[in-house]
Amino acid sequence: MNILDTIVARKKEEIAERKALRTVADLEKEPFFERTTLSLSQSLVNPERTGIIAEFKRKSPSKGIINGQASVEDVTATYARLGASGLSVLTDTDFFGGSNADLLLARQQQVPILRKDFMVDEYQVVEAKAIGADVILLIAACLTPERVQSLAAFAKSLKLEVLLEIHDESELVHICNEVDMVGVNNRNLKTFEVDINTSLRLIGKMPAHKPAVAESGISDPETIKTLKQAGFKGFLIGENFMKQPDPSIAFADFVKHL
Ligand SMILES: O=C(O)c1ccccc1NCC(=O)[C@H](O)[C@H](O)COP(=O)(O)O
Repeated sequence: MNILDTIVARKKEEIAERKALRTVADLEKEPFFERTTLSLSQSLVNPERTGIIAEFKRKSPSKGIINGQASVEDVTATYARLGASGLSVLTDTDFFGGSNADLLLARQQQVPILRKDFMVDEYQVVEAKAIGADVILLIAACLTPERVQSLAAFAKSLKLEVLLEIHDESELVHICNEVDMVGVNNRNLKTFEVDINTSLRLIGKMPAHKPAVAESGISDPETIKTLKQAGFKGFLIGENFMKQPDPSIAFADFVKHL
């Protein structure tokens, strides 16, 4: 089993546990469920923002513990104040050390928030809306093209945007009208190696009318310049900031060089 299969198998167990504790009707009564969502796809093309989707990530399967002590409230406040186009908050606990509580704390910021999790069930989409997310992630490697389309259509019915993540050419067939943005993950999930050339290789094969997002392994402002020239509008960055004792300082220093 590769890591994605392991994560998704655990995710399915977790969803069953959550459904038993809180029904969809319960989630629909949450105050944020009726909230008007913010658009990440628009924020990415706003020239006053950086294009960075800054991620709050405590640990990962590839790196183990990245930052065990950073405050989600403080770090996301700095990310938003210094020009992040969006925030990405890991809500998976077992593999990434995140939680729904983290996203609720980040929700104090008035920038679009991506619920970063492994979405395979409509229940998680309802939950994303209930905790204040604006965008969900759909990972092509975990879903058939038909499931991408149906989960994305369901998300749109709740006024959530959808970022579809692909890893290679074979996953281009997952792109459908219902997704708002297409991300290319530079991390090979079998070897965990990151290679920015994955983004540069795929951009020419992606639809020009959907903002393209380069994901993973970005650690140098020069790389953002290269990716922008190639056509990318969004840059999902986690570890580069989170591995520093104070991710806020790392973010502030990075954006000075853009
Ligand atoms: O980060 C991992 O180790 C990982 C392993 C298995 C599935 C997904 C994984 N990462 C999720 C992400 O997409 C990244 O958190 C995101 O793109 C930011 O990447 P980075 O800037 O390299 O932290």
